[in-house]
Amino acid sequence: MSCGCFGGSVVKRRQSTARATGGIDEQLIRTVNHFSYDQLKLATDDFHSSNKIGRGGFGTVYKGILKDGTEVAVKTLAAQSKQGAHEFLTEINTISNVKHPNLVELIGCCIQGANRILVYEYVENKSLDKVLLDQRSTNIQLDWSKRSAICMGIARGLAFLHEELVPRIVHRDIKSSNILLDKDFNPKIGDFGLAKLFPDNITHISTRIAGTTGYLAPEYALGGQLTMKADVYSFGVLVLEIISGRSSSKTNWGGTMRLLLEWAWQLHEEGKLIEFVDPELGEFPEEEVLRYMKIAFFCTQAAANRRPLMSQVIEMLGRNVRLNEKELTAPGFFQDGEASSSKKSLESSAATSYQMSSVPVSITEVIPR
Ligand SMILES: Nc1ncnc2c1ncn2[C@@H]1O[C@H](COP(=O)(O)OP(=O)(O)OP(=O)(O)O)[C@@H](O)[C@H]1O
Repeated sequence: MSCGCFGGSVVKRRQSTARATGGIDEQLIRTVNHFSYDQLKLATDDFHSSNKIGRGGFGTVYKGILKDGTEVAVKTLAAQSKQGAHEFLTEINTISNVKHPNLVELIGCCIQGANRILVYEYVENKSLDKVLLDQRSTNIQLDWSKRSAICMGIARGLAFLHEELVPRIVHRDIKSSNILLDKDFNPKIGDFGLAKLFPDNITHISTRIAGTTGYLAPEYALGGQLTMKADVYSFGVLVLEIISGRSSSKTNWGGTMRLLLEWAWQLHEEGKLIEFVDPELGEFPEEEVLRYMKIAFFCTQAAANRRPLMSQVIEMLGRNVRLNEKELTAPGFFQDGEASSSKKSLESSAATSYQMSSVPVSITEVIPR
């Protein structure tokens, strides 16, 4: 049995013409590590319920131990799931043979009879939504140093997908339940079942809308215009969840029907942003936390071409920079089929072809130490 056997470092600037067409690459399937059903049956003790670690839209997930001692997560596709069958191939098509410390590694798959199973590296510390939104029952305290490192790790994973791979990958479903935390709370982006490949010369595509409300960029939710900036928007929402310890899937924040982002923006306009911070956070560096929130606002601006690239977000998070707030424009919201703010800029953003270079360069200025 081969496992974890790809070796080498991060795969960068990979080339594949078949991938570039967005089609499923038969040849690629052959290069993926294949497990037999019996190997996975053995690894999971016959898919024993005591090894069950979760259940998602795709099917049930089990913990398994391979013959060589490697711990794995074994994701079984529920029978009859057409959507799942598509996501199964999309996962293989997008992230097989791609390695990065902030991406959940796909170790291999099993295609045998009716069985469709994906095998991933096992990530110890549950998903971010569970740890963040249910800190008491998980007994895990996420202090600021962990939370800021989680933001940075996710940003690095996204920058890698958007800017270092060929073709580039837009994840399309960045949300806290798709971020897993390893034993050191290093975040790993998982669940590439909705991902789209972007060849170098393509800046946007029109596509069927998929993803999770609350995280959806308005130009994508309303017009199906997909660019990397849709992931940047979702990342901004995720940062707000990480800072506030509150879920973006609820819509009753601030004592009325309001999205998390809407509430955060309102507090910003009232100069009361500090009220947004998670009461469970403990001590925190106020200036830095507020800076992270403003970075989230830059990421969630209504006009997609005003949002930074993920590499710029990494700079903004990591360096002691003062954000040029004059460049900041209102966020775009999508709720129940309608954009609730900034309709004008939204319409113009949906009509724009986004270029990597069209991002304002003056978002930040370095503060001399
Ligand atoms: N590689 C992994 N290592 C450890 N646990 C995992 C791994 N992958 C998934 N899990 C666990 O299984 C659960 C279900 O994961 P899955 O990706 O199938 O669904 P989801 O992302 O929670 O939901 P949905 O499919 O609706 O987006 C996760 O919440 C997590 O607890």
